[in-house]
Amino acid sequence: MQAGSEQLGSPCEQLAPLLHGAEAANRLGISVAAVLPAGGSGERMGGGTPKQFCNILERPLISHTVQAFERVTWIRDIVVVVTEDNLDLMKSIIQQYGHSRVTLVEGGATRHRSIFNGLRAFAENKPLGFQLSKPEVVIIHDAVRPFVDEDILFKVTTSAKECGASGAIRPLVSTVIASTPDGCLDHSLERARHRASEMPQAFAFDIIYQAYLQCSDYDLDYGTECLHLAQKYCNKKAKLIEGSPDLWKVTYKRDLYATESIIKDNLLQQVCIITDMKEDTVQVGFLLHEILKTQVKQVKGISSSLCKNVHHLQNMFTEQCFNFIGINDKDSNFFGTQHIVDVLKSTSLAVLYPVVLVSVHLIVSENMSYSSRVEELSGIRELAKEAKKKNILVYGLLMDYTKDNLRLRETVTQGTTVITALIKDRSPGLIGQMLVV
Ligand SMILES: Nc1ccn([C@@H]2O[C@H](COP(=O)(O)OP(=O)(O)OP(=O)(O)O)[C@@H](O)[C@H]2O)c(=O)n1
Ligand SMILES: O=P(O)(O)OC[C@@H](O)[C@@H](O)[C@@H](O)CO
Repeated sequence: MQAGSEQLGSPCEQLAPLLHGAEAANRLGISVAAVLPAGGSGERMGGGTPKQFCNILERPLISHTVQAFERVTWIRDIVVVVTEDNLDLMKSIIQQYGHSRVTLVEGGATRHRSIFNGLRAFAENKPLGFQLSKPEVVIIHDAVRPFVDEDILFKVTTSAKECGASGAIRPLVSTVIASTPDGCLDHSLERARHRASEMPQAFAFDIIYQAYLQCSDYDLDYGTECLHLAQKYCNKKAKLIEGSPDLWKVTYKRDLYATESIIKDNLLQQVCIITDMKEDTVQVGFLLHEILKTQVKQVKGISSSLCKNVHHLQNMFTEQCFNFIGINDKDSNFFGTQHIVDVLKSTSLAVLYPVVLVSVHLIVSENMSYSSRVEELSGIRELAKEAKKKNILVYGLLMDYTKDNLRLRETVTQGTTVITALIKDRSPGLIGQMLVV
């Protein structure tokens, strides 16, 4: 069933060096599609919501996985397999987060049956009433494995093109043992000789589709390994490719917390400092840049006069930046911060991840009390409340400015600690607060 009116949105060791986008597509020279089984109920996770629809940074887990596949331009179609009662939910997720190249298919009672339904979307006899054009290679990837990059997708795809089947593996952490019917140790497997089978996996489409067509009901209902089906029914021994530690599957509640923590760490990697050209703000900006660089991979600075649109901001980064620090002088009000928020609102930047803006305001505490300056800047609460509606998190930070370089460095160091914590945590609970260092 295709939801909605149209289709929403070698020897493998000598693999080609990592290629991206169009270059990879040309190098591959084949059509590639993906099937993401997402029709499970997440019993081991517990709770009422199936884990693929649990939020990570206020966005469903499945949207993070779909996004990972959308970044890969040479994957033409993404078939997402969900239960009938989650079709509307999935359509709304696709709509809200602007996912493209996605076709929805109804799931089955087991993972294998869901994957089989996903593959049927490409079958020439149109068993689902419609047909996407058949790919030469199809990638199968659990929708609850959000950390999948182009490198591993390219490797399993090129291997499947050459060998017919391929899958990601990881070293075992625990030793595998077999038990006797009365619950005692029967034997253990030599851990060094065994691996954990992960995802993504990739197959020549005709091989895996034929395997599913021949599959016994027992295998469809109790099997857990697509590579096994290719071997058992099509005599294809899959090529195994060591993947990164991030290929794990979200299964238990703890996995959701780990996923959110990893994504927050990844978002921390780029920060943009925006200052006007006044002496005090430029001085604080340089100090902040110097100190922040010890904790963040990429720190760039831009003059607020150049901050006419986010393209000026984003042009400095190879990837998108989701963290901004506006430095405002000792006489500032909120116009500068409001302007940055307006620029950020004018883009789709905050659709996928919360964007953080720390609004730093200088104070000369010899001349003015903190309480008066906080009172002066009380407008941050309303500004932050409005910005939150667009997934922009605005925090205030009052920083004591002094001509004494040593004292100023100490203050900016403390301020950097607060700013890093705010960016890393992205807590909606602190928006609109004026913190003080
Ligand atoms: N009938 C099913 C069962 C599972 N899956 C999908 O297969 C992937 C891996 O399965 P698993 O981690 O076992 O998910 P659940 O079956 O939901 O988890 P549980 O076994 O804890 O219920 C998940 O993306 C899940 O949604 C599916 O598409 N159809
Ligand atoms: O059994 P589950 O549905 O939890 O996991 C399904 C697959 O992810 C799992 O079997 C991997 O080892 C890859 O085949």
